[in-house]
Amino acid sequence: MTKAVVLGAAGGIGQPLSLLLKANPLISELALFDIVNTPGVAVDLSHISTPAKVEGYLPPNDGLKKALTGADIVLIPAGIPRKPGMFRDDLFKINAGIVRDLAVGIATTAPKAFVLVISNPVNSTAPIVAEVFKKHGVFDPKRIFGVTTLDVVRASTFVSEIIGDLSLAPSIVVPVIGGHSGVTIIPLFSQSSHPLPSSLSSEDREKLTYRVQFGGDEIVKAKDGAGSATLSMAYAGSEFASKLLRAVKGEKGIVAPSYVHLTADKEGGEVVKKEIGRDLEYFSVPIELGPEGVVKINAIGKVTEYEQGLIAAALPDLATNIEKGVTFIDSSKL
Ligand SMILES: NC(=O)c1ccc[n+]([C@@H]2O[C@H](COP(=O)([O-])OP(=O)(O)OC[C@H]3O[C@@H](n4cnc5c(N)ncnc54)[C@H](O)[C@@H]3O)[C@@H](O)[C@H]2O)c1
Ligand SMILES: O=C(O)C[C@H](O)C(=O)O
Repeated sequence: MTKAVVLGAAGGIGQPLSLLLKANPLISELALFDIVNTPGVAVDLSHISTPAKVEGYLPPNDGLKKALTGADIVLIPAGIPRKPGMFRDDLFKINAGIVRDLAVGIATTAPKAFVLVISNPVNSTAPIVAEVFKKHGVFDPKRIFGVTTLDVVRASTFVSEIIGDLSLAPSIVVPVIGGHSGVTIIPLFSQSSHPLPSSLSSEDREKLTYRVQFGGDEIVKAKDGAGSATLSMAYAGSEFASKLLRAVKGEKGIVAPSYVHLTADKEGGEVVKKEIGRDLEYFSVPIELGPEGVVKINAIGKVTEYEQGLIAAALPDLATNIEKGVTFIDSSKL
């Protein structure tokens, strides 16, 4: 029996993500929470002939608590998306408080649940969840994940587009490390499972790197004020949740990048800190998943001089973003 909960379930990501989770045979119960529209979304999904029982909740009558009771995995896509001209950090003002309040609900009702943080800016919102959990004495770094899977999905897709064969996209693995915004997104094309990136000119490799780092902007621009990635994010969120649930069920060797607290695997985390040359608390790295969440943080390994430069360029922003999330909770009355 596995209960999944989506917080922000009526939104642009929330709805298709809930659809994909409803289609996941590993999920037996699906609770949808939002400040609007969840009763309708839940009834709609409940007609789909898959095992998960679906319920929708709104804030009145302890809706958040009811949604979270018995949760095994909680996905958070609640909060506002970007409009053209905005940076993800511009969302902090509104989304930090939303994520904090939802995290309090999880910490008090389902402290053992795996938490997948999608709301931006992820570089700060994942630390916000962790700090709330620390304040409630229930912090387990193995169970809190900033979702960076969309960057990984983009890297595979864009390589397959250059090859000219989209059917290869699902099997192309490119580790993407760092964080989830602009220059903090670091695709390691030198470690691509497909040799194409290594045969590119340095100019073309830089273009490809830039496209992954700023892929979110392509969608924000194309949607022209109507939001940011929703459908591709729902796919990415569902992919990561599915990997985690398979690992929880005992499947071995499942590895995926995610933005985690580096004490989730102390030894592995120390190796990563040495590799990046800075004592950051959070970093996205390929992690091995298991029944308790993070089993192992993998080393970054060999990178090119260009990629080493990308890592160096990401560190100041990442440090600032992490500090901003931590300070926000330090100064919040909880
Ligand atoms: N991690 C990633 O890769 C990634 C990718 C795409 C988008 N995002 C982020 O995900 C977030 C959601 O994007 P979207 O396009 O779905 O936005 P959206 O506006 O379409 O949906 C957000 C939903 O959150 C709900 N909400 C607001 N406050 C809430 C609260 N206190 N409790 C519960 N629900 C609440 C809203 O009612 C709405 O239904 C944004 O912050 C966006 O930047 C992250
Ligand atoms: O770009 C955004 O604001 C949404 C998301 O983080 C993305 O990478 O598409």
